[in-house]
Amino acid sequence: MPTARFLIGDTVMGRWPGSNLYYEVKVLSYDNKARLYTVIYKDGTELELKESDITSLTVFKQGVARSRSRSRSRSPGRPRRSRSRSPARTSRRSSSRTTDVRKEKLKEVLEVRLTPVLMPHENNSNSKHEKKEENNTANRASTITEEKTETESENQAGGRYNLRHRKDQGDGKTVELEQKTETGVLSQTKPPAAIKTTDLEFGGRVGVFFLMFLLPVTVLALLILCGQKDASLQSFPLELPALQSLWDWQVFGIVLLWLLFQAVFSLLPVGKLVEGMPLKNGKTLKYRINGFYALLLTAVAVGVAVYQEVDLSYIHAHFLQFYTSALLIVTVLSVYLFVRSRWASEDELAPGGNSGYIIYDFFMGRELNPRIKNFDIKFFCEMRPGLMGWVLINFAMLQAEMKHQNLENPSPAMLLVNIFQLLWVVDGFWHEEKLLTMMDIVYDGFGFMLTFGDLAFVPFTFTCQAYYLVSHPNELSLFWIITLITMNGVGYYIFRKANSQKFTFRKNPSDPAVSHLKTIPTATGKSLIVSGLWGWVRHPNYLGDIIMGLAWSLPCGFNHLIPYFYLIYLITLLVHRNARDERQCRKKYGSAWEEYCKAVPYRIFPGIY
Ligand SMILES: NC(=O)C1=CN([C@@H]2O[C@H](COP(=O)(O)OP(=O)(O)OC[C@H]3O[C@@H](n4cnc5c(N)ncnc54)[C@H](OP(=O)(O)O)[C@@H]3O)[C@@H](O)[C@H]2O)C=CC1
Ligand SMILES: CC(C)=CCC[C@@H](C)[C@H]1CC=C2C3=C(CC[C@@]21C)[C@@]1(C)CC[C@H](O)C(C)(C)[C@@H]1CC3
Repeated sequence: MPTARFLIGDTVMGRWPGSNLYYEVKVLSYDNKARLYTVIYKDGTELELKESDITSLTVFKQGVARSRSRSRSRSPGRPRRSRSRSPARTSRRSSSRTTDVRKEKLKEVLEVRLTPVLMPHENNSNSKHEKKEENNTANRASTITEEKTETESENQAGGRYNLRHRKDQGDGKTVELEQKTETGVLSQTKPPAAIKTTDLEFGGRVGVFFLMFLLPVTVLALLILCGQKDASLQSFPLELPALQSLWDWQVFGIVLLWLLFQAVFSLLPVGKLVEGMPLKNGKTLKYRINGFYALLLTAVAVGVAVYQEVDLSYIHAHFLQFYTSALLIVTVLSVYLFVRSRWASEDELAPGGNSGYIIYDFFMGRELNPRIKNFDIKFFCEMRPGLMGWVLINFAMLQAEMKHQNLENPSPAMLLVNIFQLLWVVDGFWHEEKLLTMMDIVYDGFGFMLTFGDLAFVPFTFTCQAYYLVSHPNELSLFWIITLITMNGVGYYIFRKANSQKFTFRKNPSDPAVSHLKTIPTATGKSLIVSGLWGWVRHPNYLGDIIMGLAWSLPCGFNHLIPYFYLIYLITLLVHRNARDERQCRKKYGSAWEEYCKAVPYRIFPGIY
């Protein structure tokens, strides 16, 4: 059994990842299994370090003194040129185009935050490490060739530094580390720290209990209203459907078949195999990225069906029954996920879904990456059946519109909604790999909330504009058509450019596509983009998404609020997501984040703080 050399609360010297610089740090905890110390730097940055990267203050001082006297006797009067790289210097290099004033200001900030000491006996040039330091997010979802279920990540025992933040598991929620002993001495025999969710979201147990009923009922109400002649909110409920009309076994069978086909497509050995982000236990999972091929296959299958005169407007006619079928599958799947999570090990649990309260954990999701052999249930549900279903349903609504309104061609409004949303979905599949670095995959558990979101909310509410247009035609003038196309184009440009810029920058800050951007260095070694779109507002990608959301709703006109449901949902979700992300970044980057907020005061909308 390994023994911890340092105690909780000890002040020691910790090496800064990727360099030979040592800083005074305090030991917060020790993970006996991974053999990693969680330490806190003076600026509040928490990192996990291996024992070999920590040294006691006394030993360190002796080492520095010895080395100084050696170097003095070796080359009297000729000071050795230090090639050291402090985190500030590392970042300064990547931010070479930051204005001088900013550089000086930041230098001051960083020098106050951390005072590095160079460990004298080692070689300083390690540009490989320097790069990894900056790339600790995006590049971990890397392409691989070998086919195994899991791999030991190189940073497990012997190799790399771990820049994960233990307390802030990345989602802004506080998790309790249950490893403290009464004396403060690190336990040598205890199992690795178990995490427990203490900061409950969505109003805690009571809140999620109500949400669990409110969400499905709201979607049902939306669908009923959307299908009604008078879709105004005041007229609800005009035509409440009979209970037995909400269920149809044939529809249920079609939904099951749809899921089965998509699951088979996702398992086809085409497309690259990539590694996800490192898990808590240091391992990584592999994912097959073949969503784009699956979309093409689905399009071919739908094309053949239409050619065979399959009437897709059946989906419109049975829309409520499709929804209730999806709801049943969501419920069964969530129960299955919750039950199977009982057998998941501690390090397979999501930091946000492990409160110990059944209802809460059922809603948030206990297990992070539930898998049946190579089949990753969360990754599959996040994109495949829902997003593809959305496109299929939109197309079915287009056919239903022509049928119901006796049109030879679909209306311009219906065409715009179909094309705009198809573009977004195609874009999503084209960049499927990037999903692996998003918080939904990396931090959130897979429970009722995401299952419902992916399998019911996405396909049945994101389609509400097309569903609405079937029975609420809206004429569009040429001016409006051009305006809407421009609006969607601008939104898409901002959304795509901002997301790609950030992804490329995280992968390789010196990539020519992003190397011209001004940046703010942070104490973690990563930098924050502070010019271009990311210098305009702090979440330009959200802004682009919202502009697109508006362009998707406006084709439905101004008669009712219902087609604006997606826009309202999106703004609510992104404002909440923004608050969550900012909390997380503030913890992660400390004063550098404050600096960024000062430089870029607007969150999502220019002019709105
Ligand atoms: N339509 C829908 O239903 C939804 C759509 N979306 C879309 O998905 C996309 C991704 O969104 P989401 O996953 O929430 O988060 P983001 O892609 O916005 O990522 C936020 C992270 O980016 C990094 N970051 C923040 N500011 C900077 C900066 N200035 N420079 C460099 N890095 C920075 C930080 O992580 P770090 O520093 O650790 O890299 C931060 O945690 C968005 O376009 C959003 O609109 C999202 C949710 C729902
Ligand atoms: C009300 C409720 C239960 C909401 C759940 C929200 C989820 C449906 C969405 C949260 C974030 C999402 C994202 C996508 C789909 C919807 C959910 C899961 C996404 C994968 C779609 C494809 C995009 O290109 C995307 C990768 C940007 C996007 C990421 C977020």
